[in-house]
Amino acid sequence: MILELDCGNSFIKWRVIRSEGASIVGGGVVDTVSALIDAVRGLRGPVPGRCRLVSVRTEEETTSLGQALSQAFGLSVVSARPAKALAGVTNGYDDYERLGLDRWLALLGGYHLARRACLVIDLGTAVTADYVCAAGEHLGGFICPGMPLMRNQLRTHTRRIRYDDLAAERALSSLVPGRTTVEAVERGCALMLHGFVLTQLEQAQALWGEDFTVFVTGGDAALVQNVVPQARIVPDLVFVGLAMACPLD
Ligand SMILES: Nc1ncnc2c1ncn2[C@@H]1O[C@H](COP(=O)(O)OP(=O)(O)OP(=O)(O)O)[C@@H](O)[C@H]1O
Ligand SMILES: CC(C)(CO)[C@@H](O)C(=O)NCCC(=O)O
Ligand SMILES: [K+]
Repeated sequence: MILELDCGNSFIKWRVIRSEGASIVGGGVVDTVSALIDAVRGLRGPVPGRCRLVSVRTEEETTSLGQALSQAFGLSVVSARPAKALAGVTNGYDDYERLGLDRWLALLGGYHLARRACLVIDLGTAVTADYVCAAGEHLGGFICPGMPLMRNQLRTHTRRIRYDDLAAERALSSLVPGRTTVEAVERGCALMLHGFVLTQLEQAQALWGEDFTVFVTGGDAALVQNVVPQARIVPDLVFVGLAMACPLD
């Protein structure tokens, strides 16, 4: 059994796969390491013997997370590392080590699945878009605030924007002009993301015509699904790249 982790800024996405055949035994989203340990303990079957992870957290946080896991389960932990090139893809950053590893793995995964030019959009705490041409060259990308950051900035920096998560979820059932604060904010931020995604599509079309694949991943992928009906929604795209960057044989 292999424990796989995608440690984002807000959440840890985890899953356990079988070493043989890579079928998925269990998985989920947690917000703390102790919740992760409980969740993995709660699985039936043998405890995973190995762990591979990608983290965009600090070196210290990532090390301490790895230590907590090896203590809890006695497993060995490998972390994805920055690379200038891997699996036919070259990192497009001036300083390749600065490219977020979640972005790197998602674009490795996307290029591996598409085998042609791709636009990879990840909607999490931050929203990112990355471009890989047909020859596997990463052309760079864009970073902007995701839905959680946009709404929290408004809540934090205004006095009269206050609402709870349930109201927020309900407000997104439609995108017509809001008649309450929660509707106005939630729909406004959702439309910001729509605009971002549409602009990325235009750029990709300008570069590659119709010869490219769009991948959408991340916890908020559903928010833009209707804007890019042609997109491949691949929730585990980072894990596809993780298996490529950290093969465990
Ligand atoms: N089961 C879930 N648990 C937590 N968040 C979820 C879940 N499903 C969807 N989301 C949404 O996903 C978003 C978080 O995205 P995601 O989990 O991809 O990344 P993250 O860990 O917050 O950040 P990063 O972009 O650094 O990976 C939140 O806006 C949240 O509303
Ligand atoms: C942009 C995020 C936060 C997205 O998770 C992550 O990829 C990151 O911290 N990247 C480092 C900065 C960069 O990619 O240029
Ligand atoms: K992410």
